[in-house]
This record gives sequence, structure tokens and C-alpha cells, in this order.
Amino acid sequence: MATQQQTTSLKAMKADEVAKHNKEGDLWVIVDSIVYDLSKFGAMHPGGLGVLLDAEVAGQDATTVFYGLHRSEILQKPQYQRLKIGQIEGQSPKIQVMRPGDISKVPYGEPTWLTPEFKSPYYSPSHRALQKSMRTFIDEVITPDAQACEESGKRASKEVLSAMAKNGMNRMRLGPGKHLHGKELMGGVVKGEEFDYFHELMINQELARIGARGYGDGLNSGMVIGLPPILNFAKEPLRSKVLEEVFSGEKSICLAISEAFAGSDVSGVRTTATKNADGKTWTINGTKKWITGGMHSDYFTVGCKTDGGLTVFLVPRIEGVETKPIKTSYSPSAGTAYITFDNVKVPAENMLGPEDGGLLVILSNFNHERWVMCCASARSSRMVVEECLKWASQRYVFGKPLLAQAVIRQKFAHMIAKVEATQAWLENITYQMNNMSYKEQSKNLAGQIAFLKMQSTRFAGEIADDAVNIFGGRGLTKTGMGKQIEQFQRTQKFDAILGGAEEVLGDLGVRQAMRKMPEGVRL
Ligand code: HEM
Repeated sequence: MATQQQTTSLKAMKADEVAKHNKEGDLWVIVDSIVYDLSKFGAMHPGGLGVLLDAEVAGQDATTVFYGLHRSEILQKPQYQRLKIGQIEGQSPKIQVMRPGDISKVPYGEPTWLTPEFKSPYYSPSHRALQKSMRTFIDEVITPDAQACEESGKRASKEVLSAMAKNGMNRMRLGPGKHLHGKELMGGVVKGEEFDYFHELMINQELARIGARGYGDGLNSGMVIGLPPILNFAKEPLRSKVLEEVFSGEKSICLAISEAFAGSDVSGVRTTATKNADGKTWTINGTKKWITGGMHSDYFTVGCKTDGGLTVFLVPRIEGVETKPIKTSYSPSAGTAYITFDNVKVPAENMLGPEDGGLLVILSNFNHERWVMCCASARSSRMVVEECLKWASQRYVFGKPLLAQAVIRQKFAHMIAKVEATQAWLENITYQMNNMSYKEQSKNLAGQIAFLKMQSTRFAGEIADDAVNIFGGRGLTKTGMGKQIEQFQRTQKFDAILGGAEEVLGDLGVRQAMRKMPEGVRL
């Protein structure tokens, strides 16, 4: 944390001297002890000149009114630095701004393991070291690109994608395993051999802080779900070739399962794969819908109907493959695609897992995918709570901060409890993942993860609802104070649908529990 301005070179001024500059063309104001000359800027001010000429603003200390209307990052922008002409004698800036890598001091703004007063049994110095470098990297390199691309709809920049690949982020986002062994991760901050699910949880949560949902989904999220079938089921030499291409950032991959005909009902897919007479190739025909990252992908991991069931193939972007953008409620930066496969011929070696055994390939991926979504959803909800706490303490209504209203405090009680409960359950499940084989995880954690996803996205919906009510119209405005809230309320629903709808997941959890009910139990 640092205070708002670098003040060393500013001229010392007295408040009564500033007060003389209180009219159009000669207009100064004080914000957080710094004097701004708005004489020329006034005419270009997005909020208009009139508001600056108000008797309580022009030539006065306008700190409270300023922070009721602007995000603090505005005063960090390079174009406004030239407006600073002095500093009030004997005063210094008090408003703190987050610097890259900083930990928030807002209560509940960070999970307890990152809050100095708290202890955690789950995180080691290795997790903490990776978190430190990851947050700085994301704040400095990814977030500025994310904010720009979310708005422009463009895919993440090449620089960001290659920096992520160089730091080993593509590998790390696939979770612990041999693909990390012997690799230099984040410039050697963590050894591949020690990487576990808590490292991965942390990466997912740090990434969620960029507050740009479409961009975030386009930032290789397709790889997180599309590459594991290659890692676990592809045959050599295809496996090593594709893994290397994707890990190095040279190529992109996505998972193409859902269709206009089949969403959560995976076995209902209608895209077909037919074995050709040569016995060495297959022909794929059909369509896929809502494919995250599809627009940017060079490879597609495709679920197909075959004679005896479902089979998964790796399909490169070759003749017969066409991707069209789908307009969703978040940014086209996500690369969401409608895909058509029109007589696409792939070699039999591109089959992932056994013929007709694709359901296992797809299902074995689901727990990890859903757990990743829980990590992100829990962290975005926390960010919203932090934004709301800041807003409710700096926004004055009826002469008092919003937080002085009991009805607002009541909302916070529920929001905070939801965020903390979700994180605690997530960490418990993550601990189990660290201590179970993949097989044991599938057997024991499918229900737990399904319930957690259902609960985190339900809570996210409720938190979004409360947040908009706290922010009012600003929670519906894409720029300004409520921009994160607007984005969250518009996009949180993606988590409730992608990777399995809430109702399907809830039911899955209960069915798993029913299967484990011992026969002999009675009331
Ligand atoms: C100190 C220099 C100032 C700068 C650089 C500045 C800059 C800006 C910017 C960039 C916006 C657009 C915000 C957005 O939509 O993201 C804005 C809006 C606004 N500003 Fe300022 N401003 C300054 C001082 C003030 C002061 C002292 C007042 C006091 C009344 C004020 C009142 C407003 C209002 C009413 C809006 C519209 C807010 C809204 O749409 O919700 N500004 N200002």
C-alpha cells in the first residue's frame, strides 16, 4: 500500500491562498491534501464544469465529495499528474492506493491465509512465495491488458500469452503432476515437484482478481479443460507434440462438448465420428455451441457420438472446421464460438482414450473443471464484498456513510458469511484433493465439488444482487465507481451454467450420497 501521491516536489500552499482560485478559468481544488489546478481541465471534466464551480468545491477541500464520485485510480492516471500544483502546508495524503502485489487491508478483502493476524494449516512458505510473485505479475502484466481487451473485445495480447507461457502458468493451471517436474515455474519461485492443489487454487483465485470476466475466460481457460484429455489419454508422439505447443503458448486448445442439442446432458451429443473404410481415419460431422476460446483455438478436444457410445478426438483447425463468434453477455475477448465440423477427416491416432469410452474421458475432467470454477467464483465474490465495503464507507447519504445504515450492514453480514463459508469449504476439499489419488477423488469428491459449485454460484448470485442494491445505479454502469459490480452482476451467471448447471450438480451430489447410504441404517 502507498498513499495517493508522490509529494516531494510539490509547492507548499495555504488553504486561504487556494480559496482565492474559485471561478471559471481560475479554478483550484484540494483533494487529499494535494492542490489541483482545474482552470483548463474544468471544461473537459467528464462530470462537467458546473459541479466544480460549486461553492463547496471551487477553491475548497473537496476530498469527501471527490471520493464519493470517483475511483481512487483516476488520480493515478498519467494525464492528470500535470494538474497537481501544490500541497497544503503541514498536511500529507491519507488515501491509500493498491500497488502491484499489494495485499488488501480491507476486512475480508483477502482470504484469511493472506490476512496477517490469521493462521492456516494449509499454506506453506512455498504457497506464499508463489502468491507474492503471481499477484505482482498479474497486477503488472495481465490486469492492464485485461481491462483494455474486455472493453475492445480483443483476445489477450501476444505479450501476455507468451509471458504466461514463459512463467509456466499454462503448465501450472493443469494442476500438480509430472508435466511440472523439473520445470522452472515463475522464474524458479516454486519447484514443479512441490506444486500442489493449493498452489493451483491460489493461481485461480489471483487470476479472478483481474475483474474482466470475458477476458479471463479467453485467457486459456479453454486449455484448462481441453488439454487434460491430451495429457491423460493421447498417444505418443501426438501427446508430447501438442502439450509442448500449448505449454509454450505457440498454439491454443479448447474443449468442444456442448451443443445446441446437448448441454449438461453430455451423452446426448449429436456430432458424429465415423470410421472410414481405410480403418486409419475418422470423419467428423456436427456442431458445437458455447465453446469458450473456440475462436482463438488451433486444436479442439471434441466429444463425438460413435456406434457404441461416445468417443473423444483431437481435431486440429483443418479443412471443414469453421468457428463463428457467439455474442454473449460478456466480452468477445472470451472467444466464445459456434463450431461446425463438415466432413473433417482426422487420423485414428487422434482418438483420446478408448473407442466408445469417451464418457470417462470427459467425466474424469469435470471435477477439476468445477473445482477451478469454485476457486474463481469464491474469489470474485470476495472482490465484490471488498468493493462494497469501500463504497459503503466512502459514500455519504443523509450526511452519513452508507455503512451507518443498519439495513446496509445487514446485507454485509450475509455477504461476508457467504464468502468465508465458501472459501473454508473450498480449502477443505482442496486438502482432500492433495491427499487422495485421482481415482479416490473421483469416487469421493464428485458430490462435494458439485455441491460446492452449486453453493458458490448461488451465493455469487445473491451477493451480486445485494451489491447492486448497495451501489444503486452505479452497479448498472460500465464505467466509474460501480464498474466491478456491473461486470459481476452481468457475468456471475456464467459460473452457474458452465461446467454443469446448479440444479444438475445439486442432484448429482445427492445421488452420490444416496449410493453411499448403508443398507442397514434406520432411524
Ligand atoms: C481533481 C481532479 C478531478 C479529476 C481528474 C476528475 C476526473 C473525472 C473523471 C475521469 C470522471 C469520469 C468518471 C468515470 O466515469 O469513470 C469524473 C466524473 C465526475 N466528476 Fe470529476 N474529477 C476531478 C474533480 C472533481 C471534483 C472536485 C468534483 C466535485 C463535485 C467532481 C465531480 C464529478 C462528477 C459529478 C462526475 C460524474 C460522476 C458520475 O457519473 O457518477 N470531479 N471526474
